[in-house]
Amino acid sequence: MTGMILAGGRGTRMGRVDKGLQPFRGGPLAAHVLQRLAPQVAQLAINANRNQAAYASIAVAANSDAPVWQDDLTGFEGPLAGLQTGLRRCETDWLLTAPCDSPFLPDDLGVRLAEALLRDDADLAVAVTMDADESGDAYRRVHPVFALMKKSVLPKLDAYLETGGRRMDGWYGAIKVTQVLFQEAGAFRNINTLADLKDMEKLAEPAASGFGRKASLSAGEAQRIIRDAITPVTAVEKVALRQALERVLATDVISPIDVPAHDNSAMDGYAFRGADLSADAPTTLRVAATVLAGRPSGVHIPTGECARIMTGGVMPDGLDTVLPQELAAAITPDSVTIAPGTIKTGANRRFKGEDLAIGKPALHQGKIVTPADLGLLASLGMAEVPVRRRLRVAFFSTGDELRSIGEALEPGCIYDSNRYTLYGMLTRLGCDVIDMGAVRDDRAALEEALRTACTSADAVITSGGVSAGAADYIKSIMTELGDVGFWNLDMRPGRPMAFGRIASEGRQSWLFGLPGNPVAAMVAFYFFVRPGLMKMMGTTASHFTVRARSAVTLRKKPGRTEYQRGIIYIAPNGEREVRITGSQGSGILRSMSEANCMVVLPHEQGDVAAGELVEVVMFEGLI
Ligand SMILES: Nc1nc2c(c(=O)[nH]1)N[C@H]1C(S)=C(S)[C@@H](COP(=O)(O)OP(=O)(O)OC[C@H]3O[C@@H](n4cnc5c(N)ncnc54)[C@H](O)[C@@H]3O)O[C@H]1N2
Ligand code: MOO
Ligand SMILES: [Mg+2]
Repeated sequence: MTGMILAGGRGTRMGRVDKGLQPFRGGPLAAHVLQRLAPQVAQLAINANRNQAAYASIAVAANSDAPVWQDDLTGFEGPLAGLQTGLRRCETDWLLTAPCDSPFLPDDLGVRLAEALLRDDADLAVAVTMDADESGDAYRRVHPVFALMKKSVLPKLDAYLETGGRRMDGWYGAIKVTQVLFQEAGAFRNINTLADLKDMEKLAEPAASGFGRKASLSAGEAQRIIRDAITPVTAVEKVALRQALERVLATDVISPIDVPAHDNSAMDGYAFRGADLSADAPTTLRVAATVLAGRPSGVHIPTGECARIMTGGVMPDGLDTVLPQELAAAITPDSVTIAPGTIKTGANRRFKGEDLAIGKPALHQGKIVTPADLGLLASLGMAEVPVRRRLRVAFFSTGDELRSIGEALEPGCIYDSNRYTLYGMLTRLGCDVIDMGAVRDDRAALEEALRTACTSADAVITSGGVSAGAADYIKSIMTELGDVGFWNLDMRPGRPMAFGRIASEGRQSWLFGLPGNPVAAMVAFYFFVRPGLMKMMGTTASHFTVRARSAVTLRKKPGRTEYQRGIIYIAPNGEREVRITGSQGSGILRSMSEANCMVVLPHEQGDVAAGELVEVVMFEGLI
């Protein structure tokens, strides 16, 4: 069976907060439900209509590949809409549901509902508990959100929804339902108000295991979530050829002509028919004409004769071989003699279309235009090139301690450096940058900055405020503006990070919240933001990676990815070697400036012995 966590509600009774994301005993509520449900089912899914990135990260943090499904019916139509979506998407015959606010759901919910479903040959089995009404009389309380049903009930549910019905048990008349009585009424307690949540915290039941620490993600998982979430911008513009340098090609470029346009000579020398060469004696050919580059030849060379030809000169019809003049045995003003065995038939003849053939793709869309591509496009005679529009990226730093250049550095303050590293990295990536300055640790100022950034840019990058500090308001504001997940990555440096989508005044923007520490911000940019922005630009990120021997022993804990700043060089034995630059503290920007590469030590890796090969990502494309 597939288990589905119903987290698609509006949270009306909780002041519209997203219930499943409310913190409870060290983890979001939905994560507790996920932990309880996961061992009971073959597959898991989460039904959520907002904050999908946050739900996706809950799943990943629990090592689950549960997808997040949004209601097909729009407009928060209630849990039945979630059920419909679940039944449509689930790949198993049975679907088990539980709400996101029931952290104590029974461990045997699935098994017991399944037994009843089979025994009674029912379409749906629903949990009930004995409860007391206001006058103290016992009654069976039905919990329709805790149910197991066959996928085959979908048409009945569709029909009920068609009629406008939205009650969770309103469609039970149309199918065969069986009830399963559970004794543990407390297990079905759900949390409707923030007061309930507080009460529940106090309950004796121990917290579900695994949430003593903040949910964490591996670097690879975070990269995957970003890659899967982002879609490219679609707008295209035509720019003059030179302006296309470093831009992303928006369409395939189909060659309108053959390049070269004619068969031609690769050498200065003599063109002739290979068949005229004698295998065992010198061959002397009369020079019938001279062919210079850039002029149509139009000459006819009779058998047994040749043409004096220059590099790039059009091959006269019928000739197939060119002898470079320096290989001739003898040359007179009107003849050339070729010794036997000097040259093979077909040598030094360049074919029409051998570089680029008419009608064939010369360059593929998504390619970043290089100097070689500019030349190639020029050889096709293209004056204009279709490219994707540039990304607009807004960024600002956060922190009361930050001063901008030109301002006095009061005690306790530092100059803002992240905006400059970000400016540099974004500019190199070809983005239009909007530098919004340093923003104080002040709710209103931060909210204003985020809203402005969101309405003016495709992506917003902030630095600072994503960890646990007292003045780190940025998290709560980001959550208010959209669907943002806060990650504690298994990596170093750059552990805390935020990613998601924010909206203001009908405009949406991707948000990357980088850690404040200057090196952490750069590392997070290179390995998470850059690939995301490149996908948005319509291209794929690649790093120039090489392997090199570590000059020294490197200490490394398994279970996290480490990015160490390094200097790669050629050792006296001719091999590539890498050493680490000084202190690796995440505030030490100097060691980043001295580095020419990053040594990437993967998640599982332990200590590295001197002389062992490590993976190195170059800062520059060419060493
Ligand atoms: N109790 C914990 N404390 C911290 C944790 C943790 O897990 N538990 N994580 C640490 C790590 S790792 C990092 S990285 C930082 C990230 O903190 P924030 O993103 O909240 O950033 P801030 O607190 O605002 O700043 C951290 C640090 O960086 C300096 N900074 C900030 N912005 C700039 C800038 N634009 N230019 C130069 N320097 C900047 C700031 O002054 C702080 O020194 O949290 C750790 N703490
Ligand atoms: O993100 Mo932090 O860099 O690990 O100091
Ligand atoms: Mg902080």
